[in-house]
Amino acid sequence: MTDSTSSPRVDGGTAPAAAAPSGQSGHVLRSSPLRRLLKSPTGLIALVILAGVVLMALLAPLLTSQDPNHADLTAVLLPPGGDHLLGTDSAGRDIWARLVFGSRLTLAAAAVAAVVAIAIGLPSGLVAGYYGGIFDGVANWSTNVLMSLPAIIVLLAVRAAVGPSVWISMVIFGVLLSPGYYRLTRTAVQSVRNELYVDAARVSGLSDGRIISRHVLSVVRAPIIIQTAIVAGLSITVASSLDFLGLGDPTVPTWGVMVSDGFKNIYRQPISLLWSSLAITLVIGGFVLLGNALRDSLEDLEKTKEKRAKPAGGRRARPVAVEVGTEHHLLKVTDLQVAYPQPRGGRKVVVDGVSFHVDRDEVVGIVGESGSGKSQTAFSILGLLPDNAILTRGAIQFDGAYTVAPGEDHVTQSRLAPLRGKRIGYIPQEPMSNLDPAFTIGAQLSRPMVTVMGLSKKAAKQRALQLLASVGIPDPNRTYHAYPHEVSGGMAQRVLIAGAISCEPDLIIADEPTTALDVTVQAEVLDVMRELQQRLKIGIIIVTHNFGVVADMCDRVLVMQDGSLVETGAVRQILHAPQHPYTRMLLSSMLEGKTPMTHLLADSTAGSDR
Ligand SMILES: Nc1ncnc2c1ncn2[C@@H]1O[C@H](COP(=O)(O)OP(=O)(O)OP(=O)(O)O)[C@@H](O)[C@H]1O
Repeated sequence: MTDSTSSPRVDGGTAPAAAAPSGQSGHVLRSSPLRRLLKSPTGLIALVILAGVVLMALLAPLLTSQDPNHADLTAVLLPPGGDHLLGTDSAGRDIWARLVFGSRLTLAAAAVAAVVAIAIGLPSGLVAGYYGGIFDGVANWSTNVLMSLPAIIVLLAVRAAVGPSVWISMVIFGVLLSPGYYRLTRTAVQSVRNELYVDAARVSGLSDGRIISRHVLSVVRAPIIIQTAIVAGLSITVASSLDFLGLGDPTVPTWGVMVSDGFKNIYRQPISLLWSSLAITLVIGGFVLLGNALRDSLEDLEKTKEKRAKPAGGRRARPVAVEVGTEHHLLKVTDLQVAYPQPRGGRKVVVDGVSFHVDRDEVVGIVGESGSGKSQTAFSILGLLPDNAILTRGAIQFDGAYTVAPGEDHVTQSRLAPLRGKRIGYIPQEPMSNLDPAFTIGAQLSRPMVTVMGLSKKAAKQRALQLLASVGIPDPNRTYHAYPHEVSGGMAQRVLIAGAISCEPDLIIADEPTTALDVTVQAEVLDVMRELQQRLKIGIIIVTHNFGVVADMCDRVLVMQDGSLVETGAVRQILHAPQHPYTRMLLSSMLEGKTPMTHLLADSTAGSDR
């Protein structure tokens, strides 16, 4: 693929041996986030502060026998001591009782603002970032409007309109804070939306909802937590500020009202200002520290909760009848044309009039130079073209039903979704970029089997271990528990081959499956693919620029140049007697200055007996 930016890890030549030492670290104990949090000094301090305040709020009636609203004008502004642990305020009310009961309202106000902001900002950011389109445009416009409103003026206006209700103020404040969550989420989602491992998850049959909750949400989790800590602190500041300005509900004991009262009497009884100010400072500091410590502890966290889900893909689209007499082909691409709109108008055609078919138990190679349209053809079949791609002509049918019917200008995802992962597997070019670094290989292998095949977690694990063994991984158990960075490039590619066959597909599309690998490992991976193909009798499309791979693996070959097919035929025929000058040029450039022509032809001759 032309747009790959990652740098895959390359084996040192002996994949199993190279992977063995690193694989051992797959058993390193991964501590829970709470344990990590407790180990970090800031996390511990934050937890102690916030747990103390939460306990104070919960146990308020047990911590004081005084009524926080009971005024005693004979005992105003008393210093700490006697019946009043922290003294009294200007109305003779017990400061300790007001502090304790005030913690309830203060925490609840922060929670309301944060929940409202998250409830609006997170889902809208996810949808806008993942799908884009009209929703993205409308949501952007709305957030811009919200962000342009001065929060404090809006809150003052609301207070004037509906009276001194801390709850309404906090709901409105939550709405005003939601653009922060929206933008954060949208940006994070956009950054991963086109990652290869998200494509790979799509290909393995996972629904959009599952991909978002599994792969995308995990990316926004840490920023959301930090943002929530800031929002909670900010909400307490704003709620207290409104109270301090005298705009709060005077009948309700809050820390802001207490600060206001203490401030008015700062010269008569300065210490009465201390307690509520200290409480507000401690809680805001606690939230900020907690956010930072949680972010650190979550960075490496593996999600352990796995839920069984209904089969991916949702509703199947109604099948459209294919041309009579072509139903027997496993895959048939007819006159496919793919184009992209250009910034200055017009369209750039990247695949032009491509027609071919693949039958069961057949390996078809697509060869051509970089940019000749091989990957675009493969992605059209998989339904993974970028949103701006247009199918300007043609049709694609799989097993007797159209995935792209004549006249349609895009892939209907509801037709492809039930096929991907289950009936059409995909082996990508960049093994490392197609594995999500946040999850173990085992989790990534078994999830599609649970989702697509409906296996239990136990059965999926069993099958994943068998599959890992079947693709030549020497210690399946260790690899199952390893993270992608703990295995070599060759091992990762075998893992992806195991993933591609895990749900017993009829067709596998392998996009340059060995390009990122060391030469020795290339041969091993091809051996694995050939053995699997012969055993499972599946159809395979191999996208490659390497005639060696074609000679080694394929029955038929399609040669592409500038988006068009220039020559097709049996491998032996094309290698022995290429007709088109471009094919001859490709063959000779590959063999220039080398002597393996005879090996290649001999191999292809042998291979053609298949
Ligand atoms: N999103 C896109 N927008 C516009 N043009 C694109 C886009 N993606 C690919 N192309 C163009 O389509 C053409 C074919 O690309 P494709 O990736 O299919 O080539 P390829 O033969 O697979 O090459 P490689 O072996 O380098 O991956 C290229 O000219 C490429 O620039």
